Amino acid sequence: MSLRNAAVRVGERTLWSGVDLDVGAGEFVAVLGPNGVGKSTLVKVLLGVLPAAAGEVRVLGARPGGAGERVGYLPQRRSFDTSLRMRGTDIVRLGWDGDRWGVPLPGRFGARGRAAARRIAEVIELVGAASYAHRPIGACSGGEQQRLLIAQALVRRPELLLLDEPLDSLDLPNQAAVAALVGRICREEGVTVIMVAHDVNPILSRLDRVVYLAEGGAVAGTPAEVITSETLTRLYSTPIEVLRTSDGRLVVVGQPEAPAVHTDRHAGRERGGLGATG
Ligand SMILES: Nc1ncnc2c1ncn2[C@@H]1O[C@H](COP(=O)(O)OP(=O)(O)OP(=O)(O)O)[C@@H](O)[C@H]1O
Repeated sequence: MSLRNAAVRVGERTLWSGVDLDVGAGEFVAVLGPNGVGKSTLVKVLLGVLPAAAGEVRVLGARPGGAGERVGYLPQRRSFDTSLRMRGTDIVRLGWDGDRWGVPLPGRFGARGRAAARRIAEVIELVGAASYAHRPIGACSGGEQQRLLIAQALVRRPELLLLDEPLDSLDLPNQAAVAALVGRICREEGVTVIMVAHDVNPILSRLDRVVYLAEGGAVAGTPAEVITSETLTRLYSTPIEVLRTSDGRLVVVGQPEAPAVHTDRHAGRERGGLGATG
């Protein structure tokens, strides 16, 4: 995918502008930046849900939204009601034969139905969800639900996977497990991955590059190039310090929050100037 001098506007506000980015086939790229800076909005631009206010955007050689099922998408985390009667396999099937939010299309039987069943079983196996995919989705843990949703996004064999904060709300072991899964999908299945992340640390060792969005612009490069005191200080025009802990984790100190209205999703989530990247 590529952005050339791209800008995005929501309402009267320009979130970012003058952004040039390229992501090559098979890369694993994280999109980082403070809350409200426009990371999810970037994903919406790539999906073609929101038009860029300026510049040119290409996704898999097409205009945003033009590559159809070649793009898989995992939206920001949804919670499932414990009484929901859909099983994990039904959730995955919605990625194959239905609108994610709507009613499945006909075609469950015959050769087409068998091909669907084969692919659904295959992708459930791929994400390691076979032992619980038959359970009601509301009875699965957060990490299990997230694997099933990744399976849903993968079921049509996309070439590009857009993941919006897939590690959010997961405990540390599940963050590590889902990060490993996404890394494997990228390396072994050859799927290009663009992941919006609140914290880069769980995926740091697997990433090819990061894109750091800040008010007004973006910087892309390897994590070692981008997540440095010098680069972030320049990007934010305010002193930022990047510290590395003894186990290799990065901590960004002095990171400003974007002057943004935050969504309910972030109510109760720890925010502030200190913390891990993202
Ligand atoms: N449809 C909309 N109309 C008006 N404002 C919007 C709309 N969609 C998003 N915004 C605002 O645009 C800003 C960027 O939102 P976005 O969700 O892209 O941020 P983000 O970087 O993904 O943040 P977070 O890390 O909190 O998820 C926010 O201030 C949000 O409230």
